[in-house]
Amino acid sequence: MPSKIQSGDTVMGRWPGSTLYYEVKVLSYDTETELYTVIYKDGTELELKDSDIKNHTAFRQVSGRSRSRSRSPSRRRSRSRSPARTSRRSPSRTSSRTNEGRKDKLKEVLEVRLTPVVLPPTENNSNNKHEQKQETIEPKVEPEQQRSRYNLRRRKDGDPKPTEEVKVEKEPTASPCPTLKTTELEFGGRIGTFIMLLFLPSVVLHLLLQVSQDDGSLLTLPASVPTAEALWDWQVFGLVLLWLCFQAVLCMLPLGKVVDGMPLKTGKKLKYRINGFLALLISAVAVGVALQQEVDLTYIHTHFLQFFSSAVMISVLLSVYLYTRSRHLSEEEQAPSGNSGYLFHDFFMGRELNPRIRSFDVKFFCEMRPGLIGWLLINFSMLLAEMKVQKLDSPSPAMWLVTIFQFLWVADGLWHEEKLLTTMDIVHDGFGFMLAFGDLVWVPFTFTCQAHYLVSHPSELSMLFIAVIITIKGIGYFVFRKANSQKNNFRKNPSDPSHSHLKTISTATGKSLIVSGLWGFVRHPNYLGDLLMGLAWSLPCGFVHAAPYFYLIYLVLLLIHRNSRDEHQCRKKYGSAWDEYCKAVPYRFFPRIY
Ligand SMILES: NC(=O)C1=CN([C@@H]2O[C@H](COP(=O)(O)OP(=O)(O)OC[C@H]3O[C@@H](n4cnc5c(N)ncnc54)[C@H](OP(=O)(O)O)[C@@H]3O)[C@@H](O)[C@H]2O)C=CC1
Ligand SMILES: CC(C)=CCC[C@@H](C)[C@H]1CC=C2C3=C(CC[C@@]21C)[C@@]1(C)CC[C@H](O)C(C)(C)[C@@H]1CC3
Repeated sequence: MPSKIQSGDTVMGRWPGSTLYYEVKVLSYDTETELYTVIYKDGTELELKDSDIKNHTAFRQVSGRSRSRSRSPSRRRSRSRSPARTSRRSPSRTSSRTNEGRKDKLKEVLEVRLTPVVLPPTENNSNNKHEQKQETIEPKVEPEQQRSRYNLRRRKDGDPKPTEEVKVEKEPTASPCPTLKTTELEFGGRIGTFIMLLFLPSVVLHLLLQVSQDDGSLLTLPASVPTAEALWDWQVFGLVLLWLCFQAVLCMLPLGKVVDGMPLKTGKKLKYRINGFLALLISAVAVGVALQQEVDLTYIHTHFLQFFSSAVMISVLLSVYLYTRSRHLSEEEQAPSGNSGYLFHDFFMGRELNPRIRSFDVKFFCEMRPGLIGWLLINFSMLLAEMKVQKLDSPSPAMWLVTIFQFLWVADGLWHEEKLLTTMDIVHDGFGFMLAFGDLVWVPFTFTCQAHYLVSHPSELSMLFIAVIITIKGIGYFVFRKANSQKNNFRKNPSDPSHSHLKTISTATGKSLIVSGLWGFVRHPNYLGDLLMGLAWSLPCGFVHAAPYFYLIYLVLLLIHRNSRDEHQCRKKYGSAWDEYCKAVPYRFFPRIY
């Protein structure tokens, strides 16, 4: 153990997401992750960093009343709090939300004052019910050290404001924060990320070479290595840059609403303009105009390898730019996952959480625009190429199914663009090679594998098989959309009457976990829906070649890995409540299988 703290010692441990400290008992210390496993009085076990653990001497006990009077004049305006109402209650309990119950019960959330400069909150600034069940102790803070103050108001169950909404009274100023150190290395650590850096572009190239071969295996090596001319063309490089600029201009149009992102460590929220669907419509009009002008869009298909290498080049240049500009970041600007100090790991994961050029958010732009809309453009080019190569008057039914299904998926994603702001890609992951390459290369060049395949491999489909495929897609879409919308709406407004039938587990952070309906069926119903849709995209290509199933294989691996990362975060956030949820809903994606 780094300090004098020993297993069995009772010390003060910070509750994640707040600056409040509680008495905890140290159970063990992991030298590899440099984390203490501690247990709170209510039985919640969490892993804490050394910096989240303090001796009793650094604290003074405060009662809710004295704190209210002496330090928060604004509280006089807010609804008053009786100390008697600070009931000690278990952080997790299963509850059926009935309308009657909602009227009768007040969910109390205490006012909390956070002082992020002294003790920055690490996860989010959500109301923290943990405060209600243990003695609240505040660190000693000099007045001049307090740069910002948050008011978490007591909330009724019927209060329309979601629990995690935090009012920032004073905008925090940039502070010389200590630099963050990533201790838990993801994606296989230093070796894993290094291998992926080298491996990922080769995997995509291999797929692109195999997809037009007759040999249906993805494991055989291509007959010949492409020449430099087959791989590079400056005109194509210019066209890719033009596409990026066009999408960037659409992204910056002063049209569409501006919304707040999730609170950063300091409580500050970045602003995002939401106009992805509009960008899709304008891009569609631009493609229509190009067709009108007799631009041959099958050029994308015939120069596909050159488009691929241009996109790889741009993603590498972008990653280098992002890495070099992220040398001097404050803690709030750093990504929790990309600051280990290891060059390749951090280059891959991304050191900066939200790289911006003025108000232009590079990560948000790349995630949603050039790759996703580019994917549809490529599919359209493949559709035209299929007609040309196979001398068809209209696209084949298989091509129609693939392109329409994928168009609907992308359009749905852009329609719900705002939801991206709560995903781990935006909240947790830095913007480095993984996402730059993922967004600009992986998405447009591997997600198009089915349409690409159909250009050179006709696929006959019976009416019955078409009906089966459409049914799988329909069920997949229903599960995906319903699960995502239900969770997002519940997070936005947990007390909405449309959720009254849902059973939930309360957690110590003030948020609840849905434990019935789709979220009670499996722990990640949205992933199940996505997988069913992925299957429906591949089936139209038949069963003779593995290339059309590449997306499905990737998705299974990505979602299994993503799920384990997400569950790790949730266990840290919700402690014993998460274990309770896992007991109540034992399967992750598919009942009795996984
Ligand atoms: N096709 C592709 O390449 C990819 C597609 N996707 C899709 O994107 C969508 C979003 O996925 P992703 O961002 O990974 O994660 P999710 O949208 O599934 O979000 C996970 C979060 O949901 C909250 N949560 C988990 N369980 C519950 C519950 N029972 N009740 C309420 N809230 C719960 C937790 O956050 P909290 O409690 O903090 O709110 C958890 O961290 C999915 O549909 C996925 O399939 C994602 C990646 C790649
Ligand atoms: C192997 C490798 C390089 C992996 C990179 C993975 C990325 C391609 C994906 C990780 C999460 C993604 C998401 C979307 C696209 C693919 C990536 C970037 C997404 C933006 C697609 C549209 C959806 O509606 C979405 C917003 C839910 C989704 C979010 C995650």
